[in-house]
Formats: sequence, C-alpha cells, structure tokens
Amino acid sequence: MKICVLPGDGIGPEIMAEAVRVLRALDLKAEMEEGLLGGCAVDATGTPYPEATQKLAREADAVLLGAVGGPKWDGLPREQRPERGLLGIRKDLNLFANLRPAILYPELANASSLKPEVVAGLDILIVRELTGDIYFGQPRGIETREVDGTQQRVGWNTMIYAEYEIRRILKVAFEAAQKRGKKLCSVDKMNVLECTQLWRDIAEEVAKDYPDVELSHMLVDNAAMQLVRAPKQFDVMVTGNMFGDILSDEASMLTGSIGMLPSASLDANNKGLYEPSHGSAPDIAGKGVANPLATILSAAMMLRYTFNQEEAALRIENAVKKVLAQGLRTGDIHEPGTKKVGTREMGDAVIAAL
Ligand SMILES: NC(=O)C1=CN([C@@H]2O[C@H](COP(=O)(O)OP(=O)(O)OC[C@H]3O[C@@H](n4cnc5c(N)ncnc54)[C@H](O)[C@@H]3O)[C@@H](O)[C@H]2O)C=CC1
Ligand SMILES: CC(C)CC(=O)C(=O)O
Ligand SMILES: [Mg+2]
Repeated sequence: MKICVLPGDGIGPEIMAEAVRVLRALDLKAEMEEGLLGGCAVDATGTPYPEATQKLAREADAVLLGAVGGPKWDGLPREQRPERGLLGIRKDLNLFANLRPAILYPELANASSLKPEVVAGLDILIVRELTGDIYFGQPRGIETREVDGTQQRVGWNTMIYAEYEIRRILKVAFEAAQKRGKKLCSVDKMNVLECTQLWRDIAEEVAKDYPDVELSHMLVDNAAMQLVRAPKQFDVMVTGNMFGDILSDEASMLTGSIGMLPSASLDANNKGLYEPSHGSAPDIAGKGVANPLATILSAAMMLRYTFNQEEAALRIENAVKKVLAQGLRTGDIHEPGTKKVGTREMGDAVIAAL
C-alpha cells in the first residue's frame, strides 16, 4: 500500500498527524511518504503542486490530504494560489467522482444544527462531480473593458460540461444508489442554465440502465432548502462541482460539524484522494483544537475504496463511534455533559479504542 501523505496548510498538519497515527496503529503494510501541496508548497518551491508532489501522487495507490489555503496566500496571482494546487491534483489524477457521506452518529444528535427528530438516522451520500464545471471551465478572467460607454472591471467564468463527464458521474451515483436505498436525486438549475439542462437530459438517459433506482430531479435552491427542512428524504444526491461543494458543506452541519465529514475522490479505477470536506480553518490553526475525525474517517474510506480493506475501515469507524459514545468531543461538537478534548487527545482516544 503506497500512500502519498499531503498535510497541506492551516490545521492540515495537525489533523493529518492524527490520521497517520491511526493508520500506523492498525499495523498495515503501508508505505507513507509525505509531500507538499498548497501554500506550504508555494513557500518552498513557488508553485502549489510541485513536480516532486506530482511524481509522488502519481506513483502512489492513494493520496491522503489535509487541507490547503489561507489568507497568507490570498493575494498571490491565481495560478500560484494553494487552491489551484488542489484543483491541479484532482485534475491530474482524474479524480472526477467525489463521494461525501453525511452520516449522523446518534451520539451527535444534539450537536446537529437541526432538531434531533429531524435528523435521527440521517445517512445521505452526496456524489459531486469534481474535475469539471465552473471551477475548471474556460474562458475565465478579470479584465477592464468598456461596458455601456464606461471602463469597468469585468469578471467571468464558464460553466461547462461535456456529455461524457456527466454520464460517468451519473453512473457512479446510480451504482452507489443501487447499493443503498435505491433513490437518486439529481440536483441542477435547469430552469436557467443550459449546462444543467444537459445534465438533466443525460440523467434521464442514464436512468434507463438502472430501472431499479428511482431517479428524481431537484433545482439546487430547493435542494438547499430541503436539506435543512427534511434531509431524510434523500438517499444519494448527485450534482456538479460547484453545487456539490456548497450542498456538502451545508449537509455537514446536519451531522454536527464540518469536522465530521470525510470524502473520497476517485478515478475510474478507484485510485483515490481522501480528504476531509472542510478547509484549512485558519481561524483555529496551530491551536491544537481542530476536529481530526473527518480526516481519520477519510483514511477509513481510503482503506475501503482503494485498498479493499473493509475490516480495517470498519475498525476505524467503530473506534470513532466508541470515542463519541465515551463522550469525548472537540470544540466544534462540544455540548454540555461531554468532555472537551483537543486534536491530539481525540487521536489518542481513537487509537485506544482501536
Ligand atoms: N479541501 C481544501 O483544502 C479546502 C480548502 N479551503 C480553503 O481553506 C481556507 C479557509 O476556508 P474557509 O472558508 O474558512 O472554510 P473552512 O472549512 O476552512 O472553515 C470554515 C469554518 O469551519 C471550521 N472548521 C473547519 N474544519 C474544522 C475542523 N476540522 N474542526 C473544527 N472546526 C473546523 C473553521 O474553524 C471555520 O470556522 C481558504 O483558504 C479556502 O480556500 C476551503 C475548503 C476546502
Ligand atoms: C478549492 C475548493 C474547490 C475546495 C473546496 O471547497 C472543496 O473541495 O470542498
Ligand atoms: Mg468546499
């Protein structure tokens, strides 16, 4: 098992240290090699996805990533920003399928942003397309030009999907739905965006190959509302890169915190990059208080999807459940009657529970 470890920026190194310790505690035959991605890579090499990291990531079976970015790098030219490194590695490894499971652990029912009765038993899988859409579309830019007779700055991006990109992510979503509750909700904005009209048309076509899955469609604004009104109506949701980015952050709060939401980004052969769904949390970086569970649960997803080690994945997930049952909580999920712990202490507890 060759794993490329990219801690990244902000809380990245803190949460990654715990995930790596958990993996080591499992005593797997894993080779882990660290590399630079994001702001730390910009500082060291001038570029957010340096060649050495490209080589490491391409040669590895899987990549485990913390998070990238932070205000320190926000003023850089766009090509040098940490987030371009993240988009770069996703594109380079062809990781078009991003799976973000929003599962409520019963112990966190009171930490959810919604009432316990609305979220009890919540288990949604968000399937987000990850290498297309407006995050990658060309042309894009900011320039000064004449508009209605005056010089103005104009900014623009392009929302674009080719048929094959839509088709392949829908297949992933239908197959995931087949293995779960057999319900798939495709989220788009077809009432105003041609790009997502194509998405909806193709969803209807692909659905013919999956008669056992019930396909529904929802406009993204309604989907955002339904997620906080009655989230348990959803089984699998599939959507484009930008809508999926936003809806998955929203869904994370139904599970108690964005610090609980892991993710897997897969190519066609289950080579994967695994990372928490959150960012580098500059507001709490360096304080030892970040929740490492999303990263630890991402490591479990890595064992499941890339390495077919279901038993080891379940061991990690059960250890996380046990720690929550013991009442240990980082600040983001803390509530009266539970014990507040830091990042390292949470990692220690998961290892003890293993
Ligand atoms: N995959 C990645 O590497 C991502 C990187 N980013 C980057 O991260 C930087 C910060 O972005 P934000 O919009 O602030 O989003 P963020 O997800 O980093 O933080 C949002 C809020 O959630 C909290 N939070 C996030 N992870 C947490 C954890 N594990 N434990 C406890 N609290 C946690 C933060 O403290 C903050 O209050 C930006 O530079 C952004 O571009 C943002 C999202 C994803
Ligand atoms: C650079 C962003 C697209 C990262 C992000 O917010 C995400 O993938 O969730
Ligand atoms: Mg995001």
